[in-house]
Amino acid sequence: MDVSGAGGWDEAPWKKLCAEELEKQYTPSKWTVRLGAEETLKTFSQIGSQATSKARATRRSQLHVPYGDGKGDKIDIYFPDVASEAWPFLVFVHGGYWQYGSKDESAFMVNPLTAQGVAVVVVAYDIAPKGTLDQMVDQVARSTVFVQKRYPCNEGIYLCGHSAGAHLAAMMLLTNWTKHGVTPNLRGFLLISGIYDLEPIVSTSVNAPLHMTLEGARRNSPQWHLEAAPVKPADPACPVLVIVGQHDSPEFHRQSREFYQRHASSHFPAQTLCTRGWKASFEELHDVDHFEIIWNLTQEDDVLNQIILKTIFQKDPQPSSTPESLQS
Ligand SMILES: N[C@@H](CC(=O)c1ccccc1NC=O)C(=O)O
Repeated sequence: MDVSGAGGWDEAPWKKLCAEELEKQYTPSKWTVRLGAEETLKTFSQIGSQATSKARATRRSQLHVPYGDGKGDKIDIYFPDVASEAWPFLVFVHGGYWQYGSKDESAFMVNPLTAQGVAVVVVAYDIAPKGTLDQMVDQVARSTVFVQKRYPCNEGIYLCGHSAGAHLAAMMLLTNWTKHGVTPNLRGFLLISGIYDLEPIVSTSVNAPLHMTLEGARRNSPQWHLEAAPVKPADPACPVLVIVGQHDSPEFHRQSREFYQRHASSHFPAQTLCTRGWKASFEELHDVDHFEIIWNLTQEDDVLNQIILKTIFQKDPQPSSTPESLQS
């Protein structure tokens, strides 16, 4: 019985899909409109590698900086030209269904953002089969804490993740920072084409190297644990932007919309990010698929770059006469 009236567990729409359709819904490359699936995946990895080579060749950086004792506990840090440590930091968590991708091909946004005075951190974590979901969540928390401790004068840490990386970033909404000894100065979340309820994933081929149980999937589903998020975030103005591409699959759209809208549960009163005091917003980006939404970040004039810069620099809305342009 669905007592929440908000579409509870028994009503989960993905449960009505046959195995083949569920697999398709959770295969982003099957929904691209410009290039074929294989070519899209190849292009994604090529653009990511090129952007990373360019960032490493042209920006001041510190690469493979350890944030912990584990071999995979590494971040790359890319700096703006301004000689200061009081930068805002964008911490990027790459996607790849928790089983592929790396920081070494994920510096998409580094050149456009460092040019505007934002330090960019690209996080490595132990993908499956080496790492488990629980370990990856802990690694992202530790990397964020590391940035806070190394740059205590930061002008805010903005957590940005793509796809599986958006899931890992969203888990930081639920993190109890007390055991880490410091609460990061989180000023924004940018969750791009993410997955927030992992239960449907358990029934797809994505789970083969992950070995998630239903219990593990629920434990790591931010959609199911919004009641654990602080009622008031440390910074009440901390925005949570839930963003999805127009050509993401219907299931990816549903995941983003429902994460933004509500905590669908028959056991708890509906909890939304907004009712818990977070400044959440939802945006569908026009005419981009699951991969273009990220590879377009290599372009300075990309709409998502403008959204990111606006989130970082225009906290307080200016009078309406202020020009839209971010250049001052
Ligand atoms: N095997 C998937 C690839 C995929 O999902 C993916 C690839 C690169 C970056 C993010 C991805 N998705 C989620 O993390 C596909 O064919 O769409």
